[in-house]
Amino acid sequence: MVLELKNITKNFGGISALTDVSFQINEGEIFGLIGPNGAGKTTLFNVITNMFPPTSGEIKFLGDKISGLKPHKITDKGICRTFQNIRLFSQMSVLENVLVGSHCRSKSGVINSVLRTKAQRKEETNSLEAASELLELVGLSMFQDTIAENLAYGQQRRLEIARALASNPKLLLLDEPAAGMNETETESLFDLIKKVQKRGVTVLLIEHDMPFVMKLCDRITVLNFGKKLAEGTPAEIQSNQEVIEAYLGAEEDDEIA
Ligand SMILES: Nc1ncnc2c1ncn2[C@@H]1O[C@H](COP(=O)(O)OP(=O)(O)OP(=O)(O)O)[C@@H](O)[C@H]1O
Repeated sequence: MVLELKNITKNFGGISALTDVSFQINEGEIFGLIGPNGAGKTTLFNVITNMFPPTSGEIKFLGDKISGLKPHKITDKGICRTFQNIRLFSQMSVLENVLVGSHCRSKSGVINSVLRTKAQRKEETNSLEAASELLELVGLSMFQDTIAENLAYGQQRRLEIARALASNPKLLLLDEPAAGMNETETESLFDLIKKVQKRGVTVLLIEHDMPFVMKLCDRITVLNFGKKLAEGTPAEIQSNQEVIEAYLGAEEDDEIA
């Protein structure tokens, strides 16, 4: 098991954003987190990465308790995320953006960097090779010297995934990766996430594009008003009466079937 959430509750003052949420994600799964607006999905990502701590409950990653660790320690352990709104270094090149992502794996310290020791140069070469390989994976090799903000929207989203993968995560959290994408971009994102899974990376994603989620995910958890409403395979979720009812009052985008 890669990730285990036990009875996670998160309150913001009087607002209960998450109440007693538990689920487990197995190695190699693509796991979907869905639910109407305000259901607590992004809060759950923030709690997993400890942007803020849960009010109560426990999170285990690869068997070790991670709740309470600093966010960068959680990245070091092998969890990396993307955000709902694109957060690239817009004035840096595509390649540089990916290299920044690999920085947390860098072992040579300041002294090595200043003296440009052999170990440091070797590490630089390795990072460059890994970054080139990731740009190939996300289909952006030909844009490696392009300034990030000049990429098309769908390409920027793929670059974010490459940057997240540069930290060599075992678990990748994607917050609405298909948001704002056209049909072609969404198809290419689908293929990319499948390729990420084939590399052995477990994926947890929040997404409102229901056909996309249903086709892509192995299992899904549904949140509603901060509580877990259902969990199962896409087919089980689509035929779950409570889930259908929760979505009846939701926006068109969110329709389940
Ligand atoms: N930092 C915060 N301070 C106070 N309340 C917050 C904070 N973050 C989230 N909330 C509240 O927690 C609840 C859950 O919000 P959250 O953003 O996690 O939902 P969501 O399922 O990701 O929604 P969406 O699909 O619209 O992104 C909402 O009522 C929200 O207003």
